[in-house]
Amino acid sequence: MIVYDVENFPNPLRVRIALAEKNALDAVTFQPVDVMNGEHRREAFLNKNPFAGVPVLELDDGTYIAECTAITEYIDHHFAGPSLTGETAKERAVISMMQRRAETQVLDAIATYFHHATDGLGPALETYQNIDWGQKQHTRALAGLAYFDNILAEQPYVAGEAFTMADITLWCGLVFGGFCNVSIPGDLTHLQAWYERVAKRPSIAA
Ligand SMILES: N[C@@H](CCC(=O)N[C@@H](CS)C(=O)NCC(=O)O)C(=O)O
Repeated sequence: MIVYDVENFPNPLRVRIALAEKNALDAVTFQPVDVMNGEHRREAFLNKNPFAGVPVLELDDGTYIAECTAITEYIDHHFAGPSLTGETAKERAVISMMQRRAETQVLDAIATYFHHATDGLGPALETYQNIDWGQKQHTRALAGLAYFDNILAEQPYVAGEAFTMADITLWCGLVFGGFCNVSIPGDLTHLQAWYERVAKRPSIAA
């Protein structure tokens, strides 16, 4: 299996943490993509993912899987270890719901802020920017953080009692936020405590 990605970019980080949680980092080959020089927008990469985003997983039979949630589903079912996506019908539904909320309300909101209201990836790649839209997403991200602070006041992890894909998405959103000055507001103590606890997981600390 090959993972095409950029180390330390927020979406690729989601897949790397999922692999680490399954103790499967050594089971894949990482193939760097030169995103900063636009490699992901050229034909060879677009044949793997027409939507020009990393990461992409290539299976041994040549199938390409893009989108972190889909890649994480594959990893979770392919490798042994504690489930990241749930086992019962209820677990799967709750994890999927909370993952999507972490994605839309935090990670994607911060990404849109980054691409539209900051220099983003630089002028060669940021060919369209809308600062107002970016600032709106900054506001949305802060509301998302407040939402998750409330959730984490009641339960140890984003989707309940266990660490899951939803925690990975929220974590990577906060890492992205740290990179572009969207930090956890001081009054969101439950979110901060969760962040510090999750930071100690071997899959993340490494
Ligand atoms: N929804 C996609 C998002 C992928 C994505 O946006 N990846 C970023 C890196 S974190 C990227 O490739 N950006 C390239 C660009 O903005 O041109 C997923 O879940 O994988």
